[in-house]
Amino acid sequence: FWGHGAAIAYPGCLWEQRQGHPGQFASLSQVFCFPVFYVKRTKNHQWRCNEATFSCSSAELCEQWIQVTREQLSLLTNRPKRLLVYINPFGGKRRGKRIYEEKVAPVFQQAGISADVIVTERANHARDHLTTEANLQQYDGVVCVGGDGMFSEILHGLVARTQNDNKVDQNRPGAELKPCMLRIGIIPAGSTDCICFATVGTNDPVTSALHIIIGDSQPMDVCSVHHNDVFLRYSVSLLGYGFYGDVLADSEKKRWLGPARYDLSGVKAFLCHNYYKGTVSFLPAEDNLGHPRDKMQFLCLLVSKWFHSCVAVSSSSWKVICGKFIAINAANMSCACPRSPKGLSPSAHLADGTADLILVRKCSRLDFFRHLLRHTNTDDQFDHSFVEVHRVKKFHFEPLDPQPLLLENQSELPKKPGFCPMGSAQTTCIPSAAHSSWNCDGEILHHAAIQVRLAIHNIAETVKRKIKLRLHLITAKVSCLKALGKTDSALMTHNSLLKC
Ligand SMILES: Nc1ncnc2c1ncn2[C@@H]1O[C@H](COP(=O)(O)OP(=O)(O)OP(=O)(O)O)[C@@H](O)[C@H]1O
Ligand SMILES: CCCCCCCCCCCCC/C=C/[C@@H](O)[C@H](CO)NC(C)=O
Ligand SMILES: [Ca+2]
Repeated sequence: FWGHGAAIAYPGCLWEQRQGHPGQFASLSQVFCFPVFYVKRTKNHQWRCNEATFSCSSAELCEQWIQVTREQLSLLTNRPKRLLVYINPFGGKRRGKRIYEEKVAPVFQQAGISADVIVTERANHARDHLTTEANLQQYDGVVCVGGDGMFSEILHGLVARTQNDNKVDQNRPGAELKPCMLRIGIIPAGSTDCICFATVGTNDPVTSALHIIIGDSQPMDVCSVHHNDVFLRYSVSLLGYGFYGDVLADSEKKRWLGPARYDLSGVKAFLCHNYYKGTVSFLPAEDNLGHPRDKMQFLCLLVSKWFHSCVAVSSSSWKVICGKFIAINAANMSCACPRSPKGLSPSAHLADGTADLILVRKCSRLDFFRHLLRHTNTDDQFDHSFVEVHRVKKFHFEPLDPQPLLLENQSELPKKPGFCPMGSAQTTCIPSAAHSSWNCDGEILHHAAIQVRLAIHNIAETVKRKIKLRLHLITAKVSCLKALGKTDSALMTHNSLLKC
């Protein structure tokens, strides 16, 4: 089915016999019909499943069409058949299980996808299961029902498993990590759901389920975070020190409040107005990889980056900036979310091997408020004298004063009564001491001194996938036009597109 107008050309993306009709088709007063389910784009990047009924003049013709449609669908090998689903029942508003059962499972079933479901019983259950136990050979993908923290768990499980299977030591700072072969689908059921929003364009469980069903995919960069030579975590969205670190650290104590905890802790961190002294050093990305303030089209930039990454030799050198910072944010993707629809760095790309490093220096409360406010509207949040932004491949942060030794288990932090915050409102503040902590995709890192590098990235893969998807669609169109006996200009156009 080739859609027109609002309906889009995802051919027969969901195909099933009409329920209640055991035969191949239904007969409606001499007309033979069969339904095709397809994805329809609606407003705000949301997708819905629609049904089109096709009628034929004879049973044989109907049968032929069903056969052709099935054949075409079987050619789409990127569509998953078997999935491993992890549900965090405590993420966001604790609706993960219900969201999956009511909105996602029926659509998977309709599309003929079978799913093994695990409802997690503790934090890191999904990570541990993926790292050591799960028989991944039998699945075409993993589905995460939860928020950014849950996604991070699954990412850590899959990355660790991939490195273990390939005998790569992920703790070695320069290790060349192997990309994961299994895709992770995200059904948003958390508090921020920034990774879902920034990749899909909306936080809507049905839209996510449909993206999974049609086999959509989007490679993304993974940063590795080390403290000296010790591996701490991976990050795919935000690494934030200062403001976002303080917001997260405070909000963890208010988990019972659900998503509202971030608003409360956000206001608190804003009122505290803490700043932190330290040195940021970074390796800038080459000029041809674009700048965070560019307005260039993503695909053009991507192809140019890919081309240059094949022929160019890196000529950048490390830059060092010392100062007092209210926030240091590394955005590996736009970090868009409902609170900030264009995100912390609107033109940060998903799989370009770079992150956007945003440095917000000490400024007045009013100026910081203006900067924050611009995350919610169309004004440029980087257009302030106290904000600078760099596209980087690696960066290090070193706090000015050395941090007291941390215990092995980061949650057992030593109390720091001797330190006092540098901010102005000291008595009621989130205690910042001389150091903040890092917000790593919504998980706290207590080490202030970190070294970050883009560890898994694949620009070529992104370009290849986009071209492959186009080819699939054109090939399917040509087959259908041929099946219809068309030899007109439409077929010629598509044939020449294919040759091209
Ligand atoms: N069964 C469980 N019990 C307790 N914690 C769990 C369980 N399963 C997963 N977790 C942990 O819950 C944490 C938060 O989960 P999640 O990210 O789904 O929700 P959130 O924090 O509300 O959303 P967001 O990260 O989008 O702000 C994760 O770090 C995850 O490790
Ligand atoms: C005065 C108006 C203030 C509005 C401030 C809007 C800025 C919001 C920007 C939010 C960016 C969130 C980036 C995502 C971080 C996630 O990794 C994490 C875990 O889900 N969430 C948070 C809130 O730290
Ligand atoms: Ca990136």
